Amino acid sequence: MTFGQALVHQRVQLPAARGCSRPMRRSVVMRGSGRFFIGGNWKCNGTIDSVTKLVDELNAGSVPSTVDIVVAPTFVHLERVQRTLKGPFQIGAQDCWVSKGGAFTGEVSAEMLHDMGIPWVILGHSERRSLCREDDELVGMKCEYALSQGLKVIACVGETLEQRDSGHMWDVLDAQLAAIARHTSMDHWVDLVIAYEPVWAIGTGVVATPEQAQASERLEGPGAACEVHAHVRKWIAQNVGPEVADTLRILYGGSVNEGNCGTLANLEDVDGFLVGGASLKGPSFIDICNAQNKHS
Ligand SMILES: O=C(CO)COP(=O)(O)O
Repeated sequence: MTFGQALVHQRVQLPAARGCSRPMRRSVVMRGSGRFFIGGNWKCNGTIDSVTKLVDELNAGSVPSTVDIVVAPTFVHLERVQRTLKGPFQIGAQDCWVSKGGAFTGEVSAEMLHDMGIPWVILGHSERRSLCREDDELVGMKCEYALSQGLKVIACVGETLEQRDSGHMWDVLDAQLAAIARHTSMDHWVDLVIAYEPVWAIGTGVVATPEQAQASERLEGPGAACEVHAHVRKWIAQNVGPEVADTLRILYGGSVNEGNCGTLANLEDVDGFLVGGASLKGPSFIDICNAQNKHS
């Protein structure tokens, strides 16, 4: 039994998959979400000193007003960052519980984040999928519950190298997307972005140039991003709807840095990044926020 099935089995109170009874934040799919999006996932990093320094560096940086920028500190640093980080930076959490809070030791609920004024949450990161055994179904349920509580969601998908090399990549990605689509109410798609993060590119420095990608049998880095991002958009168009696919922002994550972000930002269907390691260095992250102005 998967974790998601186990929850259902235990009758954990979950929202209706579609047509959730809670009030929707917005009911119209806006086509205005064409703004580039940069997420900084700080993962399990930071001390009071390092977070203070990072926030100071971000506050001192110059970023375009045309880009949505969200940084996701740990839960314990959320309040401090919220208090000290200035606009246009927005804040996100790195996870939240799948249903209403209660007797779930160690968890943080979507209601709590919303109550605190935290607008975004990252869900389904590959590290949570692999290390915390979060399966597709659970991630899909988490997405809809968080959306139903007024949060905006960065939903992560991505294949491992083994899945890619064994020819299962498309099945894996489609199953991850299908679980998100199965649970997400039509009206909630406007508040969801998808982050494609190939597991083999996370923290590895493996980001090939498009030329390398072309020369390589296995598409890597930007080549993979182009190919997969186009696939994700097509899948969403066919299985959710063309309007949603048109406006959906698809981010690339995996070893994005100040050296490769210009090239990546120019790729078709890449609407932004989810950055790990480089988001912990203020000047690097500021540079990445300006990726669209770089000439590759
Ligand atoms: O996992 C990531 C962002 O969520 C990517 O991490 P890196 O940028 O360190 O490869």
